[in-house]
Amino acid sequence: ETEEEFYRLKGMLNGNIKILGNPLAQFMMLTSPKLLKNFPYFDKIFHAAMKNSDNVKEFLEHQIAEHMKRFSVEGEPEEATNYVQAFLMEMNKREKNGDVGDFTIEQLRNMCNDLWGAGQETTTTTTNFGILYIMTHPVVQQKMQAEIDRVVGSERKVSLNDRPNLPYTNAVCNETQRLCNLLPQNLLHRTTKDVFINGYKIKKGTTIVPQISCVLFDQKTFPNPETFEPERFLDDNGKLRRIDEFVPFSVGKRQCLGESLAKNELFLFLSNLYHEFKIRPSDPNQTLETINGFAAQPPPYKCNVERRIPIIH
Ligand code: HEM
Repeated sequence: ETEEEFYRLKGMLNGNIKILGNPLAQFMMLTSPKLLKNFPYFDKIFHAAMKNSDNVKEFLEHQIAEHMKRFSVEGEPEEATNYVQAFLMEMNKREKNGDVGDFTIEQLRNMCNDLWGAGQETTTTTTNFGILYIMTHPVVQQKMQAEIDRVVGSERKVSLNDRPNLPYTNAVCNETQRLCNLLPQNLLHRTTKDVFINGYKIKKGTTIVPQISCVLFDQKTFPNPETFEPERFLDDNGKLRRIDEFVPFSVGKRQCLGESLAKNELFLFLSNLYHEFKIRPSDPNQTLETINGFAAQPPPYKCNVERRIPIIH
């Protein structure tokens, strides 16, 4: 609702990302949180994570209650202008018909939690990495700007319709996602039956953590995996190359639900930002070293931003 509230929630989510990135927290999640929470040190991690989650829940419930209060004072708007309003309006409609179904406050709170935790935090952090990588690679920045200037010009913003015509810019977005390796450990999964892999038996009910990093940093598919090279996503004709091992959203039935939204956001934000501005790091020795956690974070950085085309309205 306000900038201050936005950063409060972001702080809470970041807190949990740090806690869950701790190897002991990972170990606890992989084995038995119920048992290990009774042991020294694990109990601290467990309670810190629970406290953070409770704070997030409380924050979201407060925001939802504020919306409901506004509804009761001002009445429902003719058309919803945000997700919470739309959900509450549907809930009220169903309530009048006697069956709310899944449209409950608890469901709304959990949806908001997912949209923030899985949706907002991931995309903004990846974008943040993108800004850093592009500004510290001036040749990439120039190539991307030249492509956008050629295809879009300087009198309008880049739109999603331009996406197929901007292969280099798409390659920059892909390489940003590959190198930042946002969710290095992926989410926990559990085998639903006995499985054999390379002669090893993994029993039914085993918790497993698919390692996205091993695939995104595989030398065979991505030579010099530690370097930022958007060209690896282009073929000899400069067209965008599909690489099956590019799996930042994981694979399978439970792969990320928000993939297309996230890719569109990343493309629109980075292309428009660098179309309008030339950005240089304030520190010529700016590090790219990632801060580890359940989700990776870019190192803090400062930059100089210079307008390169007139303001587009
Ligand atoms: C750069 C941005 C994003 C990345 C890198 C990312 C990555 C992932 C990954 C690796 C998973 C785990 C898949 C698995 O369990 O194997 C996941 C799950 C999920 N993501 Fe994303 N995600 C991003 C953005 C989003 C957005 C924008 C949304 C929604 C608006 C979203 C919603 C979800 C949901 C709901 C799941 C759980 C799916 C399920 O368990 O069935 N994500 N994401």
